Amino acid sequence: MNFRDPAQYTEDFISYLKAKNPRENEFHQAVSVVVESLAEFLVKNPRYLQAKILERMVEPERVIMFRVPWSDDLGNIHVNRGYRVEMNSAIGPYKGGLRFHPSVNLSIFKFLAFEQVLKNSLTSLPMGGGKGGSDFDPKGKSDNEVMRFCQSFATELSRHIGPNTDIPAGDIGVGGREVGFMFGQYKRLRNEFTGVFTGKGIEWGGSLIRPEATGYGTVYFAEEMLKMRGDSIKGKTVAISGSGNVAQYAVEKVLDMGGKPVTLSDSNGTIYDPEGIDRKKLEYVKILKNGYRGRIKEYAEEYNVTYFENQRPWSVKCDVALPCATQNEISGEDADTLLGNGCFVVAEGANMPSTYEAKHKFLEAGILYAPGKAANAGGVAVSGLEMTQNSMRINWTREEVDQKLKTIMVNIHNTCVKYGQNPDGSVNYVKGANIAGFVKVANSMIAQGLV
Ligand SMILES: NC(=O)C1=CN([C@@H]2O[C@H](COP(=O)(O)OP(=O)(O)OC[C@H]3O[C@@H](n4cnc5c(N)ncnc54)[C@H](O)[C@@H]3O)[C@@H](O)[C@H]2O)C=CC1
Ligand SMILES: O=C(O)CCC(=O)C(=O)O
Repeated sequence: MNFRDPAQYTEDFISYLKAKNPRENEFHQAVSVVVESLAEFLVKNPRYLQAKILERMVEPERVIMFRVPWSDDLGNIHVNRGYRVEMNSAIGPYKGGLRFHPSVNLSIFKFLAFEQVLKNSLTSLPMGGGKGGSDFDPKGKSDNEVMRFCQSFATELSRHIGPNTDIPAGDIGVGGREVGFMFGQYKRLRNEFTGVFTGKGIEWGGSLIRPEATGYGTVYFAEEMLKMRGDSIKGKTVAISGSGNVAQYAVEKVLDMGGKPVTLSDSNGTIYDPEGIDRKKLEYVKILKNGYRGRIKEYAEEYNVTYFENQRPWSVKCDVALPCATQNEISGEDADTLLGNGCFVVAEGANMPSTYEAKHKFLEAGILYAPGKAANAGGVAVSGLEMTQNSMRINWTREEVDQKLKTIMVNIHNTCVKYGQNPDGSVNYVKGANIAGFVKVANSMIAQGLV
């Protein structure tokens, strides 16, 4: 590998990564963006290169894959695959969500776990990074089926996790219901009541504001970026994708701040409500999605607005875009459309929602563009606060947690500015987040010897 020329080093490292991890496209994408941001910094700080920190960071400390057998309500037997990628524990126990979705594979969990390491470092809380889940699809399953699956999944997972080892939480397809079933099974097997999962129910060890934290935090981050330009969310038209946990609370916070959210989506299509999704309509979405688990199309029928079948929200005119659904949901073409329509703020509520091409288009256009590891770090940050409350056996109030969340998001923003500010005063938040997240983990790894 060429340790003198950043461009050549980047190319060499990506070739090395691809040769070692063939066909893991999402993982290659996530690492490539990080290496591109870091290369110049690494060449100027060769101790990280000599210690092979990046080579170590892209190799998970441990990957656990396991069988998850369960039976449906008719007694038919199903077999799913479970995963937990324990990526890096240099600055704390592994921490990160579980995703239940039929599309998952090892590449997706490795990209998510790699991003989680840097994200958790940015929060300034003592959390390492991990991610996991299963190809189980909760859609269309009864509560009892979901419970049996979660119990089977947690039975194996419980051997590998613990409040000081690895603390899972929710992600796509895993919310309060699933965390409850898994926590219950863990407690039964281990005979201990500990803060092993976060996103727990409020009556049994959960933190106030955890459900809201990712969506709220994303909007707080967007507001901080706008503040740098003497502007705010107030009066802005906001396109939001997804309609799950992150999207719902992003809508709520945009409303609190005087913006107008106009879209929501799911894997079948997008609703466009030019009048704005107000609080009453948001309540409808929460019942639709969290209660009887329907499709977003029903919103269009309820409120007589446009529904774009099999389309994403990015063709709608907006000032601010908050992608809050899933990875690679903004293509290069979508980025062109957004930019062409005057969108000048993109804050990623989801993990890696912009493709490699889209990301570069946003960076080249010089808009306010916040990568997921910075903008959506509020969720895991409040998970960290839930762990603290569990350890201390106390509960903070809603206001206390929200204030801490806001402070963490402002600090992450300022850290990105510190490491990502260009000579002309503009900020490359991708570079800032990647360097800042990396430095703390890398220094800790060096201090801990060859681990
Ligand atoms: N829940 C959390 O605290 C955090 C979540 N995230 C990320 O935010 C994103 C959304 O997660 P949640 O809201 O928690 O999940 P969720 O399960 O509550 O909602 C996911 C939403 O994305 C949509 N979606 C899923 N796959 C899709 C696809 N292939 N095409 C279009 N839409 C799709 C679903 O219809 C749903 O509306 C994910 O990228 C997740 O990794 C990031 C940080 C924390
Ligand atoms: O709260 C957590 O531990 C997980 C959050 C998460 O999965 C994420 O930040 O992507």
